[in-house]
Amino acid sequence: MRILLLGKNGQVGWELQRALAPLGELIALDRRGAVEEGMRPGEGARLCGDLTDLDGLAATVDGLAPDVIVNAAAYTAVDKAEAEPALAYTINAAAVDVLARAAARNDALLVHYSTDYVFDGSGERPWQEESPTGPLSVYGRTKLEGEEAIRASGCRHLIFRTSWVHGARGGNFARTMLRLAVERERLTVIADQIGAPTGAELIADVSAHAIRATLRNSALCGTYHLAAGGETSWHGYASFVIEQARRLGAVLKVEEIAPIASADYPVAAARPLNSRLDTRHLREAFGLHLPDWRQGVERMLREILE
Ligand SMILES: NC(=O)C1=CN([C@@H]2O[C@H](COP(=O)(O)OP(=O)(O)OC[C@H]3O[C@@H](n4cnc5c(N)ncnc54)[C@H](OP(=O)(O)O)[C@@H]3O)[C@@H](O)[C@H]2O)C=CC1
Ligand SMILES: Cc1cn([C@H]2C[C@H](O)[C@@H](COP(=O)(O)OP(=O)(O)O[C@H]3O[C@@H](C)C(=O)[C@@H](O)[C@H]3O)O2)c(=O)[nH]c1=O
Repeated sequence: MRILLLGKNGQVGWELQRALAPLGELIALDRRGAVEEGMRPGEGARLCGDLTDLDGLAATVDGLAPDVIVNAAAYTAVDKAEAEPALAYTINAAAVDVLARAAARNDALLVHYSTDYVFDGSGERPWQEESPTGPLSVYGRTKLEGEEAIRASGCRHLIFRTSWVHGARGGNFARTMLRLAVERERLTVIADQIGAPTGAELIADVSAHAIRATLRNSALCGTYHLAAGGETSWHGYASFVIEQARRLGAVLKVEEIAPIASADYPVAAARPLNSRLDTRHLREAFGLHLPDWRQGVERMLREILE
């Protein structure tokens, strides 16, 4: 079996390199692409991993004819996307449309990741897969358009909507908090946005498990919510990170982590207040348990700090 992985060096992509390796021949690309292995220098076919090169992307999939395409690449700079909507659209929607059509042509299974930011954040109940969407930001809107392109293409697919991703590799909220805690005595952190921090490691392991199962049974194709168990606010998340980091011996300047409202933290892109994702569909379809979010955060901190 041949697997094409795009975005190999992102938080999730990095963990997918590990988790997908035992499934088959893994061709992992970042935006710089690669020259096909086994060819002499100068003669290799160029593999394109750049999601802004739509023709290159389609030719790469057609040339490789993979059994599975896993797209972990995305435009994830939520505030910056407000100023770069065209680029965010190209990467998060147009390129995904190209991948979905290429997957359909090649009868490949397409695995893709989406976000809690496709929802408007109203209410307090966890969102289900079929709940109405209503993105508040360019990032959320372009990610939703990517999802819709996949569902419209008719390709076999797994779309995992996840939330608040962290990994030992790559930038994320926990790392930002650790950096700020070294520099400042007081942090102010939003306490009225609720969700579940989810480890890239967990996402990759669940993806590998689900790919195996779906290749045996295409009835499992579809959109799933994939988030760690439990819930917290960004403030609760930051407090846990600081407490655990101290326990692991980190020397931090911070003395106070003050809870604030979203309204008191002006940013370019609005974020949903309610980012809770109902994961029942995923757990039942694939027979999985999703551990509490604290477990993954603690593990990441050990990797970073020990
Ligand atoms: N991070 C989060 O909190 C959440 C993420 N998600 C989704 O999960 C998926 C994985 O996210 P995550 O691993 O955290 O993201 P990261 O931001 O860690 O990684 C994104 C990857 O995409 C790559 N990329 C960006 N632009 C291009 C391009 N033009 N061509 C090729 N590659 C490109 C980046 O490459 P480079 O390093 O070279 O820039 C990077 O490797 C995404 O679909 C994201 O939308 C969903 C919910 C939460
Ligand atoms: C740095 C900082 C952020 N915040 C707030 C701002 C924001 O509402 C929240 C998270 O900030 P960030 O900008 O780090 O996170 P953000 O980029 O919004 O994270 C999102 O990324 C995309 C890719 C997703 O798909 C989402 O699931 C989510 O993880 O914390 C504070 O309250 N205080 C602070 O000091």
